[in-house]
Amino acid sequence: MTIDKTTHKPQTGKGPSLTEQEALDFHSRGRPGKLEITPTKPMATQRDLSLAYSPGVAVPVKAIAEDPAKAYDYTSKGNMVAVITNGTAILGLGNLGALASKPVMEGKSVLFKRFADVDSIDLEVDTTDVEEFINSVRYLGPSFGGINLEDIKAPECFVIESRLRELMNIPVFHDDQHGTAIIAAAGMLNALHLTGRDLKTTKMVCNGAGAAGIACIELVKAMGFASENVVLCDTKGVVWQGRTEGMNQWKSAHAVKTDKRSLAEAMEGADIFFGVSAKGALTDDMVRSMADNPIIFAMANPDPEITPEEVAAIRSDAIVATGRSDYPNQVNNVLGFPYIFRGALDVRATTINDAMKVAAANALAELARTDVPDDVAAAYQGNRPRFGPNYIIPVPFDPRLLSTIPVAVAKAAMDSGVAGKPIEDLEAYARSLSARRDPIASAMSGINDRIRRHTKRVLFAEGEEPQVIRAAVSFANQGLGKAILLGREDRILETADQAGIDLAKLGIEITNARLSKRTSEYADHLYEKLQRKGYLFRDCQRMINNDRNHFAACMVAMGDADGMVTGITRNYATSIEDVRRVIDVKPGHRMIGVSLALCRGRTVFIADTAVHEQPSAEELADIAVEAANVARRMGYVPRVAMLAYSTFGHMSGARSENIQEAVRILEKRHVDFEFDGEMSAEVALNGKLMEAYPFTRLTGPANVLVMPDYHAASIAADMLQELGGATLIGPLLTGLDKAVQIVPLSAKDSDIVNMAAFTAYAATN
Ligand SMILES: NC(=O)C1=CN([C@@H]2O[C@H](COP(=O)(O)OP(=O)(O)OC[C@H]3O[C@@H](n4cnc5c(N)ncnc54)[C@H](OP(=O)(O)O)[C@@H]3O)[C@@H](O)[C@H]2O)C=CC1
Ligand SMILES: CC(=O)C(=O)O
Ligand SMILES: [Mg+2]
Repeated sequence: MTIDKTTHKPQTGKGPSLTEQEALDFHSRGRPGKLEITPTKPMATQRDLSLAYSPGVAVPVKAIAEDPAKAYDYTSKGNMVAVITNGTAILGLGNLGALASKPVMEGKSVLFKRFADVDSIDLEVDTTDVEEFINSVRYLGPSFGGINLEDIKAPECFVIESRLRELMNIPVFHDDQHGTAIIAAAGMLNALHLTGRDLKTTKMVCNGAGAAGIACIELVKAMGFASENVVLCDTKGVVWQGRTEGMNQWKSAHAVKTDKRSLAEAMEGADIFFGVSAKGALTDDMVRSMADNPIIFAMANPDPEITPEEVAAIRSDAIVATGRSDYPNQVNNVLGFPYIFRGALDVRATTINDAMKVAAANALAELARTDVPDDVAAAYQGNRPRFGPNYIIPVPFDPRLLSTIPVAVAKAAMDSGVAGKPIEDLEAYARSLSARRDPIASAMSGINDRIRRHTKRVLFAEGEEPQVIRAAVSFANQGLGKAILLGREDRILETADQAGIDLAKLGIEITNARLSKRTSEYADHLYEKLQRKGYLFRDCQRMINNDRNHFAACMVAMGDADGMVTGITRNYATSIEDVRRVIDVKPGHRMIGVSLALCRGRTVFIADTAVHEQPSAEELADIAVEAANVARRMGYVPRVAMLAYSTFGHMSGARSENIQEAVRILEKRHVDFEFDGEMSAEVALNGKLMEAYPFTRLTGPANVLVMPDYHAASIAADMLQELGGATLIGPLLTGLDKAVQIVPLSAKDSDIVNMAAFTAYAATN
């Protein structure tokens, strides 16, 4: 974003605008800067102190002295990367010194954490002397799992990186060189694909012969570009064979035999422009002189060599990328370094070699060619990108980056023999990566593991809806079970086709209710259930023929599917009514809704968030039993709190008595889980406050919260999500005789996949 000092309005760009003051406020607000360090172990008691510090700490010290590899077990080393600079090439702003570079370096550290859960600290080294810099870094090896060098100018960066790589036994990676080259190469592969070019005959001009420029052309040549087709330029123009001014050995290695001397001359007929130089370096005339369908990557930061608007004003056949997030096609090393280090750290790679870089570039390129899930579409304000000239590279907020790029890097490290601790099961590794960033993925991992082993057929009742089709594809792709889409075949295939999805290849079945041979049996089944409830046979036939929920529920009831998911085209209450006409409550059970709230490492189950508006004492007791069952099925030992505004009779009111009665009912039933109440939420959740009630049956903070009514349950869940930052799953419907889940109208494809997984899971029990 260009910031105009006078008007405080952005001059160019299509994304959110920002002013200088906003940027300063962002950095100064609250605790200054963007980083803080938080402990991972409790430090509340004398005992904690004795363990964490003297005398306890001496034990891991001795263990590491005996076996250095133990540092990965007892310290943060294995997940810690230092971002180190001397501030000599801060973005495209030049040499503004070590201190001024700190906001960028803090930013890189934050991105490491945000995108790949790599812990990172920035170190600004105040010297431009190469030897001094090397000596400052070389002895830091024991502290870190890797070193990310950043914004160090060429040619010094080449010497610094190669010397440190020799001196240190952990990965040393100059992000501006290799990170940039990897991302640019990935975008370029896709742009070549779209324009039907062969890299062996494609002509490229790279403007900027510094850290980024040299690395970019080295990588594209390693990928197959002919040396004579790659012209390098710098502030003095073309780097030609025989030139002496402003040269160094790294530029010389790429000097070409040519009569061309200026960038303008080099650009005539060029297929690709890579800009890693400075703002405005590419002119309109140069763009005009390029070949048809030119590929223009103007990557200088914060302002590119030319803006996409400027290119669009000259010609319409260009594919344009920049380093910025406010234009399509952001070619920026943020897509690389977090994930490359994640993969390297996880296999304890001793280095990041070419095989790992090429693997990362290919994985990135491939990711952009696959269908985009709702989570990514959300990053585009709902405009779902499709592989094409305006979407050649994934966006930084694409959650799939974390589960794909590190896997490719780790595999390449293992295959090329630099992995100190190889990973045996890469699929399990990919799943664990998803869980790192996504608390839902973590909560789902046990469930998903089970349903992968016991294949169930899950029917997606609203099979013509695009997000349902994507969910079914993701469900099948992840091996979570067999997906069946209910709907008209031509509609479903057309929608799938538009998204580039081949349903047949994934074994996804389509059931068209209108053509089904089972409709009369389903109508009979429904009539049997409804004949004494005022329905004629004709009504039942109509429901089966015209209503997907009734048809789907009959399929499940009659064993043609193991479970169903519905809800995005009809409100929750209507969907429940539809399903309930066909499927009964399981004998001895009660149908309720349970929501899971995942908040700061804690999981609580909240009930009833779907069915009983004002439950009686008996119903509250049933809700407690059903919710405890859900918690137990998900691997938790239930501790149920019957919540109220009062605690054990203090501040008691009419509703509190209802809850006290529910507790007495649970006592009489001799249920096999811990429960107590009535109690306030703060007593239920806070072990210290609970100590004031030594008679309570709960042995620790509650993890199942039974709310006095639907209003309280729904409000509490929503507030946890909006104010507490909790991730919510559900409500999960439980207590029915068959596996059915209903998603909210606003459900994304990933929500539907999770509900489908719960459906399959319930069907395995
Ligand atoms: N999008 C991304 O992910 C990334 C973008 N970049 C951007 O690339 C640019 C260069 O960074 P980096 O390689 O680290 O810096 P360096 O200082 O190492 O190199 C800069 C190079 O650019 C050349 N240059 C500067 N101005 C011009 C100009 N007007 N015309 C032609 N060449 C010019 C310099 O020429 P000379 O050798 O003659 O001095 C030098 O070769 C920056 O704008 C940076 O923000 C960098 C890394 C990642
Ligand atoms: C993105 C980056 O690292 C740079 O512009 O220097
Ligand atoms: Mg940089």
